[in-house]
Amino acid sequence: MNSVIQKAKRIIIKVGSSLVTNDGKGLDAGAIEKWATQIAELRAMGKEVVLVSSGAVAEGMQRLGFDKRPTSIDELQACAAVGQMGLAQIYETSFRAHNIRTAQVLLTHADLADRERYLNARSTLFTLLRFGVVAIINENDTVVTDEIKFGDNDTLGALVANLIEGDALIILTDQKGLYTADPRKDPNAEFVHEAKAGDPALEVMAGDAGTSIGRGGMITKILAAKRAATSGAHTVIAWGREDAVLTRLASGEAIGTQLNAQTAQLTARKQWMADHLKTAGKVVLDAGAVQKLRNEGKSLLPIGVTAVSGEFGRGDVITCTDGDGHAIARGISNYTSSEARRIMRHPSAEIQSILGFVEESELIHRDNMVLL
Ligand SMILES: Nc1ncnc2c1ncn2[C@@H]1O[C@H](COP(=O)(O)OP(=O)(O)O)[C@@H](O)[C@H]1O
Ligand SMILES: N[C@@H](CCC(=O)OP(=O)(O)O)C(=O)O
Repeated sequence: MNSVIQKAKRIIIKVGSSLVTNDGKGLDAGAIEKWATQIAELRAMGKEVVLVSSGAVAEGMQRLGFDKRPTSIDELQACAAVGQMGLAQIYETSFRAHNIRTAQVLLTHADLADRERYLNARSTLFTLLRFGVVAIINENDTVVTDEIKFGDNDTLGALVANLIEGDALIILTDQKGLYTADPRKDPNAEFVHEAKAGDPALEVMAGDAGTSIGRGGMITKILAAKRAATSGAHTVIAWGREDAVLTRLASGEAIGTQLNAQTAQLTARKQWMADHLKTAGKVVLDAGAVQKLRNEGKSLLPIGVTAVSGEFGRGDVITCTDGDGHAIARGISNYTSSEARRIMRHPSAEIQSILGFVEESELIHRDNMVLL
């Protein structure tokens, strides 16, 4: 097997907290310099690179003298604010040695959920690539609360891969890749060299973070690969301290776990809808409507809706679930939540008499919907 990284032109590289901060002991300048040197080589090979780096909280904890992760949000946010300075500084210095400029890009979930801000982030990242700048991306931890967090940078890495149509996502971590069980807990765990991104069997193997430094663990990496695959990006999970890991991957050597994207690619607008981690509202569908959406390629009509929750406006992205609460689809609503509550369970021909006007006969048109 040749690594997919060999052919990939635009690559998103994600490095985890434990790697970046040497297991919480402080920024690992040596490791960061090595990645910067390798990224410079990748660029000389004609590849474009965007870096998603964790480590702000872990580094801030170190700088402020915390020996265990604070539990209060404001202290965590203060740590992130302090630590992010260290990250920006060390990447700037390490890349400058290779005559490469860096840019700090801090994103929140709200930035990517809003269509205009999403398109702004996208064009800024494209412009940075055009200028030959390596963007160093992290979540803007200082301003986000738990409810609106990406939560972990594996997810953020996948969303960035989708946002800028990356060919591959490389997740560097403290393990050689995915094992059939957490190798910290199960000595018999076997290494997985290659699999299909999105294969549900992988989710069973992957556990949470083995340390208190990392956030997501392996499960968020597996789900990130599934998410990145929707825009056609392949994922490689590899050990960040493996000698010349990035350049060897780029030369085609198979290192780590390769998760191949095989799902059909979504269009750009559908990609944006699919990448909403949270939505303002939700509608519950009856079995007939689930069937129409899933198997018949139909739009969602008000008659198939049995409940509406949350507050949303016309044009907002909402989630459609089945009666058991499983998400089926996401799409742009033609009606507000209060209008939807009034027209649900009714045939579209009655919308005029109920509301006094008709926007559309569908609650969500098929063209504005993505199945999950
Ligand atoms: N099936 C698995 N294979 C490999 N590692 C696993 C698995 N399940 C859980 N893990 C744990 O996930 C950890 C990596 O996740 P995390 O600590 O969040 O890293 P990072 O900071 O790089 O994001 C590993 O150290 C390991 O203990
Ligand atoms: N934005 C956080 C990232 C937290 C996170 O996802 O960590 P990790 O699981 O190590 O990638 C920080 O910089 O500390």
